[in-house]
Amino acid sequence: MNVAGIPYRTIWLDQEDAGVVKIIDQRYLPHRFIVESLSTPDQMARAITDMHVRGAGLIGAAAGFGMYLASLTADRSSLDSFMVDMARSAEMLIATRPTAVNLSWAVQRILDGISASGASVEDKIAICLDSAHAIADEDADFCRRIGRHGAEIITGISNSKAGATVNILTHCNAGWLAFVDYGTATSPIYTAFGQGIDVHVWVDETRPRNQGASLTAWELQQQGIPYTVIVDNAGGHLMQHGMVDLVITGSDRTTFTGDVANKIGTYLKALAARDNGIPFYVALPSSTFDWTVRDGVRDIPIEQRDGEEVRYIEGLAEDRLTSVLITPQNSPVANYAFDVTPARLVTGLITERGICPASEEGTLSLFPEHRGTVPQP
Ligand SMILES: CSC[C@H]1O[C@H](OP(=O)(O)O)[C@H](O)[C@@H]1O
Repeated sequence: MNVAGIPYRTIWLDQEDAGVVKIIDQRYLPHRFIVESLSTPDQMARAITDMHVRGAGLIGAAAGFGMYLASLTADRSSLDSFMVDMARSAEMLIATRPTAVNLSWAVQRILDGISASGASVEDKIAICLDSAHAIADEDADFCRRIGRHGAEIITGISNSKAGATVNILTHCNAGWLAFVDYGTATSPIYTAFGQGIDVHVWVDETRPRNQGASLTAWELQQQGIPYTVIVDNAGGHLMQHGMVDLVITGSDRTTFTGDVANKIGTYLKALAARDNGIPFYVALPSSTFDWTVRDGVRDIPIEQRDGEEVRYIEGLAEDRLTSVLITPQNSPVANYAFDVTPARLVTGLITERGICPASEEGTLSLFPEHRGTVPQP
């Protein structure tokens, strides 16, 4: 997407130095646009853990490039020692964030690639780089397709309202910053807006890290799309008063039965949407499906993050980035980063192959290659 008229992806290989991966450091947005250079797998792991990069698709792509950086620094004295180092880096990268499945999916894809082929260390390094690029390109392409499919839902609502504004509520940031390009929840909005549909977005601020208020709002502003930031608890009220036509969120892990793990608070929005008869869609690329988990509430691991994210709130004060304590000193806090919305509350899943019901039959009808391998009840 464009930033001040210049096209950017969220992650890319430095054109001058193939040992350097560049990222947009999202900790500083919306106040500063800072590009960070990373040259070791440890730096990439730190960038993922501390959320310089975040969002399911982007941490998958980041893990892919992290594996490439690992290949450059791994022991080259033999193929065996190279693979031992790669396995160690894989473990480190996978441990950075537990809920978004894209991360382990990307690491495993690269490990499988270098296990299956590459006669020399140089060949295996080349496979790592090609795979990292393929993961990133695929993510961008899938998100673009999600936009095309999801825009049909928005167009349908626009038609049913005789062209009046379609009000869409979203939670957290499942925009292009959370992926390599386009995003998932926002991609249909970008497409519909580009087609001339009158849209307006309600942006949940999304405590504790405020990815909605800082990142989604910044993205929409950059693209000139009308939006309003709301506090996390406002959505139900807006829905009761006919001010929300549609909810679209992203997902960090979706079971093949249609349960959706996404940023904490998503479940409450789905409940309010159901109570008010408002469609609740989840947009995700196929890399976000977990084909091994049947019961998301029971079996998806939920990341718990540092309590300081709850105790403090970050922002700009007198042009300086500042962190402010909002609880009593050392207050006990709990910081569950994700929750799971059961499939029964999800109207449909918007994927790169089209839209399907959030159910085992729905996902397997779009992705029939997984029939026969998913766990039985
Ligand atoms: C589905 S990717 C966007 C997604 O990323 C968020 O998590 P985080 O910022 O902690 O990486 C959240 O679940 C968003 O919906």
